[in-house]
Amino acid sequence: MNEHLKLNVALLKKRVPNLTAASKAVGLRPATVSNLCTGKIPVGRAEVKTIVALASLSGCTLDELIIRGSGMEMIETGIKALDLFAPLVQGGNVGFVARVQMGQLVLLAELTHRLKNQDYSIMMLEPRVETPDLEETKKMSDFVTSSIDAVLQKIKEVEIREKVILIADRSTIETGEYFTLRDKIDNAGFPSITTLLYDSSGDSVDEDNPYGPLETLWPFDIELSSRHLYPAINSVLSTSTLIEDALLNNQHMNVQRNARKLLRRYKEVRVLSNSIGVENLSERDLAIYNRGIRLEAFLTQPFYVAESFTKIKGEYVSLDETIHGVQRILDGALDQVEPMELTYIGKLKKK
Ligand SMILES: Nc1ncnc2c1ncn2[C@@H]1O[C@H](COP(=O)(O)OP(=O)(O)OP(=O)(O)O)[C@@H](O)[C@H]1O
Repeated sequence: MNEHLKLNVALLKKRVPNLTAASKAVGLRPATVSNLCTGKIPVGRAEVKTIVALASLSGCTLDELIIRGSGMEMIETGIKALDLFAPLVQGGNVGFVARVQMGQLVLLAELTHRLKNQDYSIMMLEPRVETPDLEETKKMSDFVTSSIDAVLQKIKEVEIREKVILIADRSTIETGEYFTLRDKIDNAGFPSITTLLYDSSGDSVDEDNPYGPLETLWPFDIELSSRHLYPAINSVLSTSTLIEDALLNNQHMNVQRNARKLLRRYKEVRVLSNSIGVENLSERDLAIYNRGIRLEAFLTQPFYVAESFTKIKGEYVSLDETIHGVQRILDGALDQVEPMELTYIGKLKKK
């Protein structure tokens, strides 16, 4: 596991309540201190004298001021495909890349529901364009506004800032409103707010870099949505810095890697089977096809917010249960189970 150095911001803020003024008074640039706190400037790149001055201001040792850790933690959603392939990063930005009708707004509503159950405060920066499918998410949100300053004010009122989720449409990136807000949030010293960026226009699919740097990217898969396999998250293309930087535990890393590899090959074999027929696949390809179709089925999931139209009860699957289930499928333990029996279930039944 990679280890990063970070400032113990909680300690610093506790010991030095008015950090900006105190920094200035000892000759430090407040912007530098703020960027160190938010992680914009990595601790490793700070000047030693800056770190020493901060330690002396807060009356602590360097060992107390600088802490080790990945600096990034995952927010477990209980949604198998997301937690396995592209976890949500606490304090990070996640971008949805989808055309309309692929279920991204259903996923957004589902996440809102799940995160609310984990005591997150949900704030929505409302887009100027009207989005009828956003209604459900809006209703569940704790605060909805189109004013940047109103969001900022509301965030200031929340006791635990780590527990804030901000939802914004990609159009607010294009108008620049989102960046203005993010800058204000960072300058106010709240780096730990997690943002969900969806794209109601569906244009992000055609852009190379639709959101700029993100911690997590969730491209949707038209093949899955057209076959009604939801959430239609592209398991091969979705990414998270937690995965890229190998910041998760070994078992999670191995299982996601092997699952991704199987699904990548399965997608190719599936295309082949569409043209030559499953019965004409080589033995090797058939084995990939059979296991891939089971894994794909297991990664569908009943959503709480979709209960009224699917008539299936929503399911929360813990990360451990997801990893365990996927591992069993990869091991071939479910080769004899019909894919239908694995579709829209929660965790695997114990056997
Ligand atoms: N998790 C899910 N479970 C079951 N059905 C789903 C799920 N997600 C989406 N659907 C189905 O997919 C259809 C498409 O969803 P919808 O039209 O809301 O797409 P969207 O991308 O969420 O929103 P929009 O099209 O406004 O961008 C819905 O009518 C719904 O039937």
